Amino acid sequence: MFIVGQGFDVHQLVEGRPCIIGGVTIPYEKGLLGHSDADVLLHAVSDAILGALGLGDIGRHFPDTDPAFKDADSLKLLERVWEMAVEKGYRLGNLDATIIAQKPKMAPYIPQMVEIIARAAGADLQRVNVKATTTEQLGFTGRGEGIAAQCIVSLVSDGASF
Ligand SMILES: Nc1ccn([C@@H]2O[C@H](COP(=O)(O)O)[C@@H](O)[C@H]2O)c(=O)n1
Ligand SMILES: C[C@@]1(CO)OP(=O)(O)OP(=O)(O)OC[C@H]1O
Repeated sequence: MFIVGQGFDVHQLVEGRPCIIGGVTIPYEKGLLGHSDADVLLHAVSDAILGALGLGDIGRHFPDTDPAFKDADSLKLLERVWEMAVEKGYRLGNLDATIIAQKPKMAPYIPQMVEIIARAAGADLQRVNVKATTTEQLGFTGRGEGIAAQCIVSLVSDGASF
């Protein structure tokens, strides 16, 4: 059987923060603001996996009121989320994510993001797809005020139960 989940996240772009997306630190004049490292892509991926599992979202498991997650490495959070999927007997079917950002240009960093996400999910590279789009200068992403990401995931189990 297989189950699906989707995730969506937004973080504000501000000066004085590193721009970490998909586990890659991208050279840029601004970075993403959050309680954690604000890795908007890994948050959307984590939320998609938790959604498929019926386990809520990352805010429930890693509250932004908990000092333990201050400046947390979102890759570590994704690894913990993936452990939950494995504990329930799931492996990755496939994962497709979109980064919505006017700038910076994501294309040069996407292969590295795919590698990082696939490794965290113990999956072959071809099961993971990451892409990027601008919003043609429209809205908060188009004005460069923030970056959004969304993800859909399928998880496969050889067992019959949810
Ligand atoms: N931050 C971004 C946004 C887009 N790309 C790549 O550019 C292509 C064109 O984007 P459009 O929004 O005009 O469709 C797109 O296919 C992406 O590959 C990017 O690298 N970084
Ligand atoms: C990851 C957490 C926890 O540090 O913090 P943020 O970086 O603020 O991210 P967000 O996407 O708002 O939600 C989840 C939070 O609990």
